Amino acid sequence: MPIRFASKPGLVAYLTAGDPDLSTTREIALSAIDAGADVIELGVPFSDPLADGPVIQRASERAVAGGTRLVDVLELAAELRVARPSAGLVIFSYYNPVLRFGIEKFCETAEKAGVDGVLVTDMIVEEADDYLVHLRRHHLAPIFLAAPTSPDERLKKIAEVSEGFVYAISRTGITGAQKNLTADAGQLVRRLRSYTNLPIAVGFGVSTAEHVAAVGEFADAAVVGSALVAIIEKSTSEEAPSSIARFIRGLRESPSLAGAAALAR
Ligand SMILES: O=P(O)(O)OC[C@@H](O)[C@@H](O)c1c[nH]c2ccccc12
Repeated sequence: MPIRFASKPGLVAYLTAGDPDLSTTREIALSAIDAGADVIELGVPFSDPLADGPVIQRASERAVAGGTRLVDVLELAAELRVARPSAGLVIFSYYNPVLRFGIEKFCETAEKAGVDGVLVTDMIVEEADDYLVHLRRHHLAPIFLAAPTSPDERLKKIAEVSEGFVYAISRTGITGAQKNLTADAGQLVRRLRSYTNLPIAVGFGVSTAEHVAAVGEFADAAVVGSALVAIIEKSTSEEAPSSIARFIRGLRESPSLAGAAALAR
């Protein structure tokens, strides 16, 4: 099913699957969808998350320690698909767990689960030919990361092979909420627009209603990860789903209201 961003801008919620445990991730994902997340990025925990900042690294450690494996994440995706037929579901992984599982078996299982797309963070488009054959065979949207430092020919290649949406990272470096989004994101999206009509999602550092509104000025969706994972880290399993839902609804408030609400608190 094509990934749709019903809201403007759309919202992509990244969660590390299995943090703190798989059943809590399920409840959090359902709450996030019901609170307005158009797409859930289910992160496959990995022992060496080199592109992640400290918040998501800790989440990966907890999930790996809890025994979460790629097969469990795929089963969780299948459960979410049954529970929310129209939600966007993306498996987000480093290549190593996918390679160990077997790319063909991974794609077959993901398709059966009802996954819409796959984003392998360390899969570079110049080396993706074989990977793309498997994804296409199983109708999985290949999603790639574009960075402000990506040269034009790489943006062009990413645009040619991508489906679903293109993920524009707002800055180079690792994931993690930050105070203000850099102007690089706007410039990168403008460059990408000359190569693709796909929706473009912007991530890295998005953590407030102001950020989401700012991203909405030039991109089609905002990706929020660390800010959500930090809430999960601080919450009990019981309170996490409602805390995440409240935070996501807050991201949708118009910044002036959000500002006023923040002042009123
Ligand atoms: O955490 P942030 O700053 O909100 O950025 C989203 C990011 O976490 C998520 O999309 C992601 C998780 N792991 C990644 C690795 C590379 C790029 C992106 C990611």
